[in-house]
Amino acid sequence: MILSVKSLSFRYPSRSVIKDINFSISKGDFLAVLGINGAGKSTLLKCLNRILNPNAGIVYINDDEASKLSRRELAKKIGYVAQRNENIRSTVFDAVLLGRKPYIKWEVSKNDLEITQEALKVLDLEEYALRYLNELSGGEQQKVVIARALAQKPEILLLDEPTSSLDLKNQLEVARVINKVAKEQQMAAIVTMHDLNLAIRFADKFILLKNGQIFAAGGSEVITPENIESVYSVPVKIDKVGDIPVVIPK
Ligand SMILES: Nc1ncnc2c1ncn2[C@@H]1O[C@H](COP(=O)(O)OP(=O)(O)OP(=O)(O)O)[C@@H](O)[C@H]1O
Repeated sequence: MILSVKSLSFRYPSRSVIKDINFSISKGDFLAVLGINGAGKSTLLKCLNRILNPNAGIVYINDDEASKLSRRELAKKIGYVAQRNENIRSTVFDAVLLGRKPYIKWEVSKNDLEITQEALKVLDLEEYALRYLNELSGGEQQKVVIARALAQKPEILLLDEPTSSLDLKNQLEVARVINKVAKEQQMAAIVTMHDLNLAIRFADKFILLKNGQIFAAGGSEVITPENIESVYSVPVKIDKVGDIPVVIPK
């Protein structure tokens, strides 16, 4: 197991948001975290990455307690893309190169430049390399921050709604890229998503979060009409189009 979460809880001063969460994932897994607005998905990711300090519980990365790693060590292990990202004044290339920061001691190495180039290629951003971030569309910027997280070469990739501002083609492309890098680079991806159909098509593990607790977790067997209705309060039917499962609200 690359990541294990034991009895994790978190509360904001006014309310308890994450309640006794337990799960583990392995290298190569693409875990989709699903649930309604406010279920606690973003808060969970932030607790894994220590942006927020859990009130209880332990996050293990391999056999190390995440809370005991230095920020730099943690950044080599976990890449994180927030739901909303600040827009820095830099070129796309420099923004992606920033992902190498935990590794750079004195100066940028040839390896750092090659990894940056490779991350741009994976997200089909090569022709954008010298453009300024603030001159890109929201969706293009979203791909840049994902490329930056890939350049970080983490063992675990946390993505908070990475497809939410993307058009149909880019949603598919990004979901496919996450699936591909998880498998090829043996990275574990934990991704919050609202699009159930995209999730069931590309993810292989699922957590259904309800009121900050795990309602169901596992492989595609947990994506049932009963579970979806319990979590989203919407009756659905699950059909197949060719080999592809599709969730259809009734
Ligand atoms: N800084 C904060 N202080 C107090 N409460 C907060 C804070 N941030 C989030 N919350 C509350 O915690 C709960 C969980 O929020 P979170 O952002 O984790 O949900 P989410 O499942 O990611 O939602 P969405 O799908 O809308 O992004 C919500 O009720 C939210 O109002």
